[in-house]
Order: sequence, then structure tokens, then C-alpha cells
Amino acid sequence: MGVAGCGKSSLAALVAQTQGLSLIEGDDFHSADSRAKMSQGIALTDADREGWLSRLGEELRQHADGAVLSCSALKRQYRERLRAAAPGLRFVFLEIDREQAQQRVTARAPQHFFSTRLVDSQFATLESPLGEERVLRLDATAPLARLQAEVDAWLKQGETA
Ligand SMILES: Nc1ncnc2c1ncn2[C@@H]1O[C@H](COP(=O)(O)OP(=O)(O)OP(=O)(O)O)[C@@H](O)[C@H]1O
Ligand SMILES: O=C(O)[C@H](O)[C@@H](O)[C@H](O)[C@H](O)CO
Repeated sequence: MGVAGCGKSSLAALVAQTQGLSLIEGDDFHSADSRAKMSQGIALTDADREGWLSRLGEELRQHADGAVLSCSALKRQYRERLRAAAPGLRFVFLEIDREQAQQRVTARAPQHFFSTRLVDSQFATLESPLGEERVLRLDATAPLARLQAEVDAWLKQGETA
């Protein structure tokens, strides 16, 4: 989880591969309207995210033996929705600052639907998950291989906040 550009998709794909788990790419489950809004620089609302979270919850239920989900999960209420669908769900929080996120989103803009104008709104919406159960905070600017190793170690050792 984390704001646009923090590296959710990149890390989730690596973790899914090394753990032998299915990958659920959260962006694939946004409605066409939501994707159009984001590409036009219009931030999603709770109502926009409602059906999306239901679809993601359904995906998690269908992968009861485990999966890796890349999902912004910016607000606590969104995370609670996902936890309700998958009790014991763990969250890896990729923490990044505004400047770095903006840089990454701008650099990938030619190949990505997400508008470079929406980075500020991602930070305005973000409610830190620190203090919630089963959350691992990682520095999103560390090399991907190191992030993946940290996640693997965390999964192996059991819960660490
Ligand atoms: N640890 C990292 N170090 C350097 N660059 C990274 C790292 N993780 C991701 N990136 C790069 O940052 C950009 C954003 O990564 P990615 O698409 O995985 O983020 P995201 O959080 O899934 O974004 P979104 O949800 O907005 O699609 C990509 O260009 C990716 O190659
Ligand atoms: O909740 C949201 O606002 C969205 O899920 C976004 O975070 C983007 O889809 C994603 O980051 C793509 O760049």
C-alpha cells in the first residue's frame, strides 16, 4: 500500500513471484470511469472507491490460500474493508515523500494512466497505517531487491509491527 508511485506494483510482483503467490493488481479493478477520472487529474472519492474495494475484497476471498495485492489502501476505512475480507491480512506500507513520488509519477507519465496532477491529493488522502496491526513500514526509495528481502523475512518471522 501507499501513494501513487511508491512502488506497490513493482514490489508486489516480486514478492508474489518469490512467495509463489497469486498477484492481484489493484489498478486492474478500478472502473473505467475511475480510470478516466484519474487520467484527467480528478481525484477519486470514497464513493468512487466503494465498488473497487468490494471487488478487491471478493478477489481476496477467492484466494483464501494467500495472494499479494497491490492497492493504495490510503485510508484506514479502506484497509478495514480489506481486512474484513481477509482476516489476518498484512500490509506493507511503502513510505515515500511527496517530492520523490512526484518525480516517479512524472517520469512514468508517458506509459501510465495516472495524472501527474494527482500526487498532492494522494498525500492529502493518506492516513498512515503505522500503529495498526500487521503493518511493515519500508523506505520506498531502497533498492527493490532489498525491499523484497525485507518482506520475505517479515513473512517468515511472523508478525512485526
Ligand atoms: N524501490 C524502487 N527504487 C527505484 N525505483 C522504483 C522503486 N520501486 C518502483 N520504482 C519505480 O517507480 C515507478 C513507480 O513504481 P510502481 O508503478 O511500482 O508504483 P505504484 O505504487 O504501483 O504506482 P501506481 O499505483 O501509481 O501504479 C516505476 O517507474 C518504478 O520502476
Ligand atoms: O486510491 C487511489 O487513488 C488509486 O488507487 C491510486 O492510488 C492509483 O490507482 C494508483 O496509485 C495508480 O497510480
